[in-house]
Amino acid sequence: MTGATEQQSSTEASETSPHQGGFRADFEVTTERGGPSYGEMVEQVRTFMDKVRYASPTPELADEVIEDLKKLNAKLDTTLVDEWTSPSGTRIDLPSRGNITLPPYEVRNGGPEGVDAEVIFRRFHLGGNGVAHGGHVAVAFDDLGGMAAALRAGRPARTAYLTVNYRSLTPLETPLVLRTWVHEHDGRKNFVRGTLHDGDRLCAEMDALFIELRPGQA
Ligand SMILES: CCCCCCCCCCCCCC(=O)SCCNC(=O)CCNC(=O)[C@H](O)C(C)(C)COP(=O)(O)OP(=O)(O)OC[C@H]1O[C@@H](n2cnc3c(N)ncnc32)[C@H](O)[C@@H]1OP(=O)(O)O
Repeated sequence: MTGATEQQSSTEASETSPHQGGFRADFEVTTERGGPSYGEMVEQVRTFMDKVRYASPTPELADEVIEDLKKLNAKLDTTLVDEWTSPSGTRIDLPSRGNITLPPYEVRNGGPEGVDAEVIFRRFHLGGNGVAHGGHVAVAFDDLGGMAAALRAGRPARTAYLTVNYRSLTPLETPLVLRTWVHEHDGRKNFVRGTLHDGDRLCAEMDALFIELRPGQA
């Protein structure tokens, strides 16, 4: 817990942070924050999480890995910034904009008509019996549904509700097609639908409401 508290206190927004309310006022897209190796760093962490999910280390190896991780965490402690200036979530040249908490996806097409992305659920997204955890499927829909709403509205939107219907099993380590689009909008309300396919097979569907934020809205 000590580590978590220290980390929070060193990532508070600075007075000059360029944001209003709950989201960035103007969504900042970058390709340079974090440098040319940032994507590979995130990818190596994902690979590590894949291995942690399936590893059964000896006590000695677990202790060794803990010591290595403490050293890595100490290295990153020297570089922590607030959420508005972190590369994570802004790097449009990287899968999921460099956001390690999202299932990695690549947008093939995105605009006011909707978003078409390829997503891969990794080994660490395992729910059970070799397939993806439903919560991770919902996370992918949330981010790409929010993107469809934002691209249509031209400003950020926040999820008011999100329903996922799980139609068939969602495989791991398989390129899947996730599509989202605003099928209806009314004032600040964007009713967004989405589908997730493995080839021709429908894995899941989404029905969600994203509300455009007013300037300065928390
Ligand atoms: C290339 C780069 C592009 C960049 C893309 C970036 C992508 C990033 C994507 C990231 C995505 C990640 C996204 C995330 O994960 S966002 C995180 C998860 N969501 C939240 O935490 C939201 C918490 N809730 C709120 O903040 C407020 O309640 C919101 C903002 C949603 C609405 O509070 P607000 O005060 O603003 O609005 P209002 O209450 O006057 O309501 C307005 C209208 O809406 C209707 N209503 C409200 N709620 C519901 C409901 N549940 N069902 C049905 N209807 C509902 C309401 O009746 C009214 O209708 P009407 O009377 O006008 O007809």
